[in-house]
Amino acid sequence: MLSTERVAKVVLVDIEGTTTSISFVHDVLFPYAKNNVKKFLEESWESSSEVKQIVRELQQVPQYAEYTATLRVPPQEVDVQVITGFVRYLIDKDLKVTPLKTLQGLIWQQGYETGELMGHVFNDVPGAFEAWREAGLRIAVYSSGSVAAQKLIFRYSIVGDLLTHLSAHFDTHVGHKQESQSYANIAQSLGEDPSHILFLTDIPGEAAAARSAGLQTIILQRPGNTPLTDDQKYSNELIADFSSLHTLQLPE
Ligand SMILES: CSCCC(=O)C(=O)COP(=O)(O)O
Ligand SMILES: [Mg+2]
Repeated sequence: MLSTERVAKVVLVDIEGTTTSISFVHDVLFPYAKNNVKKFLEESWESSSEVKQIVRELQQVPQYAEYTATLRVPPQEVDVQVITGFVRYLIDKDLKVTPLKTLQGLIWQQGYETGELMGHVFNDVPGAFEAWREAGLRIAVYSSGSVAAQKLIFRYSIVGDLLTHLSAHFDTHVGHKQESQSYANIAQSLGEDPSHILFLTDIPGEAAAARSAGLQTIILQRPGNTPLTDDQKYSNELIADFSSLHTLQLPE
């Protein structure tokens, strides 16, 4: 099927490598979280029950024992220094761990609200969002970044507030992105037949998981994305940006 003939009711977009450059996430957002995590924890550690819960969940992450074993002096008790080090360790490994993602969202909030951060989106994103909404489609987001972090990146984007275009958000609370069940959960939550959802991502493993749940998928080849193997190119529909999808229509 040519992409100009494609029909869908929902466009489900990934963020990193799809709407937004990988470089923005890795060279701006992650360093911001690493640089500010200690101060954030010092300020909120005692007073915020949400932060206390995140810390408890971080200690349950399997890599926590691995991390503390690498410390010269194993910690007697959990303190800001240990959790700060562990958060930086997880970020360096780019582990998509749910409590880490929740914490990052809280740290980035301060950066967006002070104007230190503005969410990167590729040039073609606002026009595509407008076209899809005008055609009556819903736009939803599925990212490993927390729902709060997703809302921030679009609300404070470099081209203004794009959050108004988005009608649903999903993060790893719905399941991991390379597991088929996550996409079945999303379809159920949206109340849509999976075949009426078009998932746009940069990661072949995510596309494969979504396809096995019955979603339509297309892989983005944005500047800076990881190059695909020949096999991945043959087994996926590929696009460089959203411009060929402006003509998406609702099914008759
Ligand atoms: C929500 S913006 C931050 C993105 C992020 O933390 C991340 O891990 C990106 O993962 P994605 O699933 O959007 O590729
Ligand atoms: Mg991605």
